[in-house]
Amino acid sequence: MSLLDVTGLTVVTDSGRALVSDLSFTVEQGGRLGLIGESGSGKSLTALAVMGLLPPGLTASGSVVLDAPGLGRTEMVGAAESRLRPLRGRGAGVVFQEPLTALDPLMRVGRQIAEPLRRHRGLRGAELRRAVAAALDRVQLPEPDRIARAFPHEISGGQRQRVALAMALAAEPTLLIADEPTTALDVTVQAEVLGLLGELIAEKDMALLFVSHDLAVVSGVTDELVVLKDGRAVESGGTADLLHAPRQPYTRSLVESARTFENALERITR
Ligand SMILES: Nc1ncnc2c1ncn2[C@@H]1O[C@H](COP(=O)(O)OP(=O)(O)OP(=O)(O)O)[C@@H](O)[C@H]1O
Repeated sequence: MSLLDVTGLTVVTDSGRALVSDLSFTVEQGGRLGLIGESGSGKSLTALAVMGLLPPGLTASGSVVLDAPGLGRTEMVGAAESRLRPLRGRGAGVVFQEPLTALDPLMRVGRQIAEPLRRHRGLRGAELRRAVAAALDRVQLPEPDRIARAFPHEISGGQRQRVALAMALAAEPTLLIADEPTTALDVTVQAEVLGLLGELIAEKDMALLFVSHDLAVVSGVTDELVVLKDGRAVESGGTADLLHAPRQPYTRSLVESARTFENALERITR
């Protein structure tokens, strides 16, 4: 049984327009899958549907089964909020492109990281304080004491994304869903955060669903890819195979533009 089994996932608007159509994929325990496609192809909606977090006005059908060890097997499509809530964080955690969406602007960073540690791992008092320090340390934040006392606007964008990652990881999710987690960061910081993400995933044997328009980014952290176009999967397979021998013209064009970008980068940095 797979950790995440998505079968025939379809997302439609109230007016009947399909934004994701008949999408199927699986993520195994500890597996790393990339959902790739250009802007508007339905990647974010797929990630939201997997968490049961679609905005009002959109409806999912098909099946999304999350089978997280210790939490039971859950059909996420159509499940009641009360069934989904305990799964969010521990079953599946999310990191979004803009860390400010995950962070409360009025709460110090340390308290925000303490929240999932308290809720999901039942930590209190000195043990909780130590776990907050350890969580900040794990995402390699300098001066963890200062960062813990800071408000989100008092730290840099890269630091905020590390904090958001620390929060998602604090609940020790079986599956981490990362939606363009490094897109808002400059290239060097992007590479650092990606490297860190890869290490932490491997260390905890977490599964990863990585959503991005950027093939160069996704290929470094995933073993398998699903290529989305206009809400449909047009190609899927092993990351290395797809990069070296893309079958569909659309995938070929994504590979081409990733190569052009890499070459341009090389010329700049050489
Ligand atoms: N709440 C909504 N109501 C109606 N249409 C929506 C809604 N949210 C998204 N869409 C549309 O659904 C399509 C897929 O959106 P989605 O955000 O999943 O794309 P994406 O591949 O993640 O793109 P990006 O990389 O730009 O975030 C887009 O055409 C978008 O305009």
